[in-house]
Amino acid sequence: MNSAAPAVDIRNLQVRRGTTDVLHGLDLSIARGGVVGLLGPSGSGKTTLMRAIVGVQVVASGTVTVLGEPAGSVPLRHRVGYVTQSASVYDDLTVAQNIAYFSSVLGAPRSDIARVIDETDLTPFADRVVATLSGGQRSRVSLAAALLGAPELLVLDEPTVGLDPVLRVQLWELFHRLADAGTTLLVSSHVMDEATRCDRLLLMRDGAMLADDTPQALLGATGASDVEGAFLAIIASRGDVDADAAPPPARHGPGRRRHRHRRHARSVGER
Ligand SMILES: Nc1ncnc2c1ncn2[C@@H]1O[C@H](COP(=O)(O)OP(=O)(O)OP(=O)(O)O)[C@@H](O)[C@H]1O
Repeated sequence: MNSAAPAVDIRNLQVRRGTTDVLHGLDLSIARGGVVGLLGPSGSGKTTLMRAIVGVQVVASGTVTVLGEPAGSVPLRHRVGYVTQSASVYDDLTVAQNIAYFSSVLGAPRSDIARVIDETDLTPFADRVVATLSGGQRSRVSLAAALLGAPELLVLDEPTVGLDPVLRVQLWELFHRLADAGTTLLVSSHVMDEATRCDRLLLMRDGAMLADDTPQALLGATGASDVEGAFLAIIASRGDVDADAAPPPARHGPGRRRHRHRRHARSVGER
């Protein structure tokens, strides 16, 4: 294990999905520890980048090194946790049965089962069949599964979608507790007001990294009063002709399209 290596080191990453060139020569380095927010409009490539980091994305060229190892390699199996946007927990099992199942697959200590259920505030629902849970509760079952084995890097694709404000705050508190204990979290979101909860922000657009800085530095550099304004100011400063028309990262609202369930998938997924 190379504990001095960055959490993520990406060089010249190019990814094509279907007929779309999604990432075109992306470079990125993420130091260990802290909560890193990955923000950008729908379709900007956030999920594709996360898939490359966890090693489930076929890449055209470039290198993706995670915790000092090639992304997706066997030594990373227990060191990286991933929560996707689609369902993976078993509807016909209880919360505890789901977590016990994933625990045995991963070879995580039995004591982890109660720990991760508690950390995700699911103890009152431990014996409930997952099919009877709300969307937010189900998504926390996926998150609980990803916490098994205390991975050093957690990659969370929109973990707060569908959660009420109280749960979102609790989840962000959990992220920071994990980061304080040394975990690196990469968290994607459409919700710009969540950006200020991050230690560092990656702003993505059209498969490229527009900015990589602390929220405070981004606001200071652009003079914007919020991260959404900073995002638009950066687009405008780059002289994009469609800057005024550029859709800002969407905010959640009653009409927000997705209540997609997340999937705990340490090493599986579409290639
Ligand atoms: N399986 C696929 N086949 C072909 N193209 C795909 C596939 N998945 C995604 N894409 C395309 O890749 C681009 C990036 O998609 P990606 O899901 O990475 O974006 P995103 O920023 O995560 O979006 P969102 O916030 O809506 O989840 C989009 O143009 C999308 O249409």
